[in-house]
Amino acid sequence: MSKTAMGASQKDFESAVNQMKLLKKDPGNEVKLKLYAHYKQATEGPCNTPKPAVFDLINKAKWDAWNALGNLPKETARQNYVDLVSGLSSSSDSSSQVKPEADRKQAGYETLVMTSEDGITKIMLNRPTKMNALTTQMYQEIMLALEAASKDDSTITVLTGNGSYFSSGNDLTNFVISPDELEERARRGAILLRDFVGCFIDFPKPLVAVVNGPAVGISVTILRLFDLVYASDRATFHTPFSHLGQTPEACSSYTFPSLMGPAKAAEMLIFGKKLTAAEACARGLVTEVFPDSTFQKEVWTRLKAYSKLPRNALRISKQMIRNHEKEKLHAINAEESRILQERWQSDECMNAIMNFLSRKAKL
Ligand SMILES: CCCCCC/C=C/C(=O)SCCNC(=O)CCNC(=O)[C@H](O)C(C)(C)COP(=O)(O)OP(=O)(O)OC[C@H]1O[C@@H](n2cnc3c(N)ncnc32)[C@H](O)[C@@H]1OP(=O)(O)O
Repeated sequence: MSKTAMGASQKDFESAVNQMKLLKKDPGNEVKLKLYAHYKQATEGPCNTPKPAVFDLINKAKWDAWNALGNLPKETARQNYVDLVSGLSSSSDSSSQVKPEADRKQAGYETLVMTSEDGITKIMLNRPTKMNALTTQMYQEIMLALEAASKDDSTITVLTGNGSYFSSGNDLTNFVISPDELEERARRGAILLRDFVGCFIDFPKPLVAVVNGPAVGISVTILRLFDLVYASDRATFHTPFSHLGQTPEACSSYTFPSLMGPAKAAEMLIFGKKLTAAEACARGLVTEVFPDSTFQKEVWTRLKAYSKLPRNALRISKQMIRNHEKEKLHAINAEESRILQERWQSDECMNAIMNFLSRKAKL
């Protein structure tokens, strides 16, 4: 249906709303937000509800999309909605039975590639030229992707990295800010960190890390919140928190000592000892190590077999294992985030970031 001088009628609009309910293919978050915003604008006019809290991510994204339409007339919003649905229906009509890779990819993420196939939802960190360092946008997109994966019909959710690294941890340029912004940014950073880690603590389905290469910082500490951790023998595990004037996060101040004993945990978390994959496996952080040459093949064969197991049994067993310490983990997460909020404002931390940046400047 194309735009006409008269715009779409109420009947066209209602029929588009019904068509949306029948759509088989998920159009992705970006399109869903546009549809939501235009639907609200067409039926209620300009955004008239209070802005949701900053950590209420999904409702805030919806509110932002609706609010961004400003005073767009109801008729135009109705027409835009009809056009959007018409575009979606024709692309899904023309889709073939066997969907190409590009079709299985879910739209709406800029820093991740999210795909769902064979009962497995894969979330791939996608900043290979920056060693998958985690920007603020990336933390937010990972939370949205986990939220979507928790509700989709897949059995297993996988996190992995594109390129040679799993992830080099927090993007240190997240800290490049003027001194007058520091306090507020540290406050917001602590909320983001707490919410990010909280999503992993609460994730309801089996969660698997496919550690394709070296992992640094938070991409190591978060691993203890996964149910399986498969690593290439090229992967290393490094938490240089003290070198950065920082302290452990992702509940590792509790999970690492309980996993490997306080002496081994101290070696990693206080003194920044880098472990090989075999060492990480011996300490219980990694489930199994594979030769890099056969890593992808072996891991995905294994995961495809696991994804055929009864979905609800897997989910319930995971929850039985994890529920014992959930409340404790949330409390530890909140405390670690509070301590980091202070650390980020310290001279030790600022100097360490400057050292990293000046090392770059010399390259
Ligand atoms: C909401 C906030 C939550 C915060 C939670 C707290 C989290 C804490 C942590 O995660 S601490 C760990 C932080 N990470 C690091 O300290 C790693 C820093 N990076 C490095 O040491 C190295 O880049 C390397 C060892 C990962 C890789 O070295 P090398 O192989 O020599 O490659 P390059 O250094 O040339 O890297 C290529 C390119 O990527 C950029 N980059 C890599 N990692 C990061 C990073 N963590 N932050 C920012 N940028 C990073 C690097 O600068 C290069 O960029 P360029 O090509 O120069 O533009």
